[in-house]
Amino acid sequence: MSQETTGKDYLTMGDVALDDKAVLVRVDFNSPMDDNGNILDDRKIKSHLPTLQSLEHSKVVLMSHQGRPGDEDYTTLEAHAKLATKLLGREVIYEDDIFSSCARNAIKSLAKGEILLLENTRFNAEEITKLTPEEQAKSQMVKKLHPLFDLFINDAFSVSHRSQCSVVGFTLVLPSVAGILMDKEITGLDKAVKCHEHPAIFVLGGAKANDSIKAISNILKRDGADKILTTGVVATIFIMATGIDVGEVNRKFIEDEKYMDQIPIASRLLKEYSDKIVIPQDVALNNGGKRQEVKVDRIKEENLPIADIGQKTIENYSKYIKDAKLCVFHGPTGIFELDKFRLGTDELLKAATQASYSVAGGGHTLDAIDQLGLESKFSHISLGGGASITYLSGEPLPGITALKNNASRYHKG
Ligand SMILES: Nc1ncnc2c1ncn2[C@@H]1O[C@H](COP(=O)(O)OP(=O)(O)OP(=O)(O)O)[C@@H](O)[C@H]1O
Ligand SMILES: O=C(O)[C@H](O)COP(=O)(O)O
Repeated sequence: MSQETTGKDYLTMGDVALDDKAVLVRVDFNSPMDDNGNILDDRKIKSHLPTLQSLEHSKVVLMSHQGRPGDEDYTTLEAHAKLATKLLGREVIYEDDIFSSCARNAIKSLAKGEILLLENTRFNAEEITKLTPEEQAKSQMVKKLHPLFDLFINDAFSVSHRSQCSVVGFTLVLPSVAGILMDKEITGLDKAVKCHEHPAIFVLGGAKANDSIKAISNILKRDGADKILTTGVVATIFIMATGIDVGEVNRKFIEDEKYMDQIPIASRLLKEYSDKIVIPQDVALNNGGKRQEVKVDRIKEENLPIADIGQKTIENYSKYIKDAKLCVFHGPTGIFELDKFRLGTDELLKAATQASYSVAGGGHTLDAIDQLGLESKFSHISLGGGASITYLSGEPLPGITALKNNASRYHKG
């Protein structure tokens, strides 16, 4: 199989020789962890198993990040190596460094069929700088490690929206291809990005409202959606942008989340795309743990926190979704962790599975899908949060662009 026959503008593992090669694989093992350092969800690690299983005749070195500096879950990858060993059924050796002489010696002494996981890439200050691939290629990490390898595989779609050292740097100095998970994500999401069938519906909610509002702007600019159904904190911002007073408690929430600057942006989008952006007609308020439904113009009177979309909105949105040729679902519609406020998320997720092509992404969204047992009913489940919403909005991801540039440089002469 070659690049020409697959019709892809990046290379995959099927395009290159893997056996007996020393292969550096960027995975994304970044997982929710508890205070005792236990991994709470094995989804991220499991997602890379097909790639690792295909490398059983290679010398394999894995790189991943975990958490962000300063966060509670910013920690070593020792537990990840243990869990990967259990899931893979083959030992994944943990190396507590990234590119020291110890780490390099451990890599050099690996035998064919062995797998080694290097330490959290973000322990190296170079990793979190946002530089171009050319600049990242000059980092100590890339300079010290790349001579030890024949090939770089990027299997970490979910961090490929970051131009970080371990994501883009090696593509300048090593032949580089997409791993099996990376290829699956690009293929699954491309069907949504390149969909020319209508109606195309995006259901955008959750708490990372700034990312979602940026995505809404990009999606509408490229004429990628017939309707954007807003839910979650995204909806609160759009409700405020229409001039509706959401009461002190909700306004304070938006202020505390530092989203006040999103209101004029939402307002401009509403003016420009009034026929495309849909806001809830009613919401569920949290009244001492009870679900209290009100029309949006009555939120102020109650002065209680918005915790979900209301029944009328659920009915209305469900109709749009069920008739959709494409439905993209990103972010829960409310605080679904509380039983009384998971109705919107549950009902709209169920509706989404009836669309001709359904895509869901985002960590909490996938938790909700798991709880409903709906995973197999979606056309594509993306492990990416920020990466998938960025990709779906039509923006190129630096990690994928780097693979494409590498393919034209190394493999097309
Ligand atoms: N109206 C709301 N008010 C407060 N929190 C909300 C509301 N609606 C949803 N949430 C919270 O949003 C969180 C999920 O949002 P988030 O944007 O992180 O989604 P996600 O699916 O995990 O996507 P990603 O992986 O990109 O973070 C949940 O914890 C949920 O309780
Ligand atoms: O969990 C994720 O979305 C990815 O691992 C990226 O993590 P980051 O947002 O800390 O870069």
